Amino acid sequence: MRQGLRMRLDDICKEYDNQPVLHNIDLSIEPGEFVAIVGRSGGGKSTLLRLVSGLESASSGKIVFDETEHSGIHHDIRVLFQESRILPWKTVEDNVLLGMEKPDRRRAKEVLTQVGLESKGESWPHTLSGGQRQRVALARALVAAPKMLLLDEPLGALDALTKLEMQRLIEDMWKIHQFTVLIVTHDIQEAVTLADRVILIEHGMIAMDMRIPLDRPRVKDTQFLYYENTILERFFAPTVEQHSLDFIKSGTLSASATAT
Ligand SMILES: Nc1ncnc2c1ncn2[C@@H]1O[C@H](COP(=O)(O)OP(=O)(O)OP(=O)(O)O)[C@@H](O)[C@H]1O
Repeated sequence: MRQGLRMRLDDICKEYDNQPVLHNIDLSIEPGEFVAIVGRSGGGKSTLLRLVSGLESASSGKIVFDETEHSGIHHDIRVLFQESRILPWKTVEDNVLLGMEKPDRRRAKEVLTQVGLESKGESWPHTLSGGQRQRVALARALVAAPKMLLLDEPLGALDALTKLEMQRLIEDMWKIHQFTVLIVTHDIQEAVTLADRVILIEHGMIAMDMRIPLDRPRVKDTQFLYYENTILERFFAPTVEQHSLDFIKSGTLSASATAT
């Protein structure tokens, strides 16, 4: 059994056109840990994921995998995006084979079976549902036996039921393959359902790093709600402070504060 990748970010900064987007990020992730990144739109979540994936480079700081500093694409890391990015002119199985350095049809079939698409190998992508296309993308990522999986809002475009099925599948695959997972999601419930640890990114900084020590599979009991609410409270805290400041300054509540 391959072990997940250990990752450390040391003082990572990222700027676009001299505008800082990530500020001095320090983060350590253990092999096989399942970590969710949440936060407001524009906070820098996807940028962080792109830096870890090697698709972009940091302005300064170090990325270390298994004690070795690294830059660029890492061959043990695979990324899944919101859109499946599968090629419409290739069959499902041929799309999966794209994930391998040395094509191995037996292995592709094995992974398609794991994601519940054993009967779809010869199908064309346009005949699949959105959820099935994401399963193909997951199979293409898994076929290379990655040691780390990066997920950027992979379930954001799916309906509620398909989303639950995919969450379960991702959790099952993580249990079987034991890779490290970093998932960006807007959905706090999804983060608490899946992750060992939830990291909140606000204005390019880590505003919260919380462990979720709940048994799996997770059920929405009072403990679950406690973690979900704690994250939500922290999520909205800056807005509340801003409203208080507005109130102190003007003596009246702003329209946005009274609306919430
Ligand atoms: N290639 C780029 N060039 C210039 N600015 C960028 C680029 N990519 C991202 N940004 C800016 O960096 C900031 C963070 O973007 P990022 O996509 O990482 O945020 P996010 O938290 O993932 O947002 P969302 O939840 O909406 O996807 C934003 O202000 C965005 O406009």
